[in-house]
Amino acid sequence: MHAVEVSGISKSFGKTEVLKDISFSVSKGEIVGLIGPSGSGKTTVVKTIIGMEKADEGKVTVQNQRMPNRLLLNQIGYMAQSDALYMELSAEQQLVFFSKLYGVPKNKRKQRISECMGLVDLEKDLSKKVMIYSGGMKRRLSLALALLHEPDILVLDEPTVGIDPRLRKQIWEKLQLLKEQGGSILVTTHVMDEAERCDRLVLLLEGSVLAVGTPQELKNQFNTDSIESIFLLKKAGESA
Ligand SMILES: Nc1ncnc2c1ncn2[C@@H]1O[C@H](COP(=O)(O)OP(=O)(O)OP(=O)(O)O)[C@@H](O)[C@H]1O
Repeated sequence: MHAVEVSGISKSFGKTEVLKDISFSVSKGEIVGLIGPSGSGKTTVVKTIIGMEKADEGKVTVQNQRMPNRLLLNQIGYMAQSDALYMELSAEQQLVFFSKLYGVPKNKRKQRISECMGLVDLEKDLSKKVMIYSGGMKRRLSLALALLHEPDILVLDEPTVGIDPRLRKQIWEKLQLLKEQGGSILVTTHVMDEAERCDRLVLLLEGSVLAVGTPQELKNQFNTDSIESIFLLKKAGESA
């Protein structure tokens, strides 16, 4: 059983088809990277998985159950590309609010909040209003929120944008650990050294899956030494 299975999803906005017959899966204990140029459809795929967008064709299942399904949302930690945060609340108020929403037991809340904020290096900023957080701090808080209820499945849309290299490394170590503990992680990224840390990659180009494989398999397949150059080769090939 796959943790997440995307089967033949297509989606149009008006007359523009932005996803064309996309299929891939994420297994238990696996980090899958969804990689592609800006506008290739990564966010739309992610939103379709969690049920924020509806596919015109195809289906998404999470732990063998068809999405959208509100009950399954408790098992998914979702981090959107644009931070969905309450500016007027302090980080702590926000974390408490979400821990209630996600059903984190009362006696575990404090510990979970402190663990998640520790991971993103924001423990000292707990009582500050989100309004005065920097862009990077908001990203980090969004990640802490996604991890709060210890979900089996993480769906992270560009989680490390605006995060400095030291913390990015720390976050990737945590993702690695979660995966080793049996978590399933789907992450979108533009950052190519992050792509290399994924177990498998789904390369997306103009709404279609260009290829799926481990970073090494893809480099072999396209006879190149970097994932980035696959897209460059493809673009050059198309215009030639
Ligand atoms: N609500 C919408 N209405 C109309 N078009 C949309 C909508 N959402 C996305 N699109 C279009 O769908 C295409 C894919 O967008 P999407 O945000 O999924 O790409 P992306 O790969 O995540 O890009 P980026 O890396 O820049 O975030 C783009 O052409 C975008 O303009």
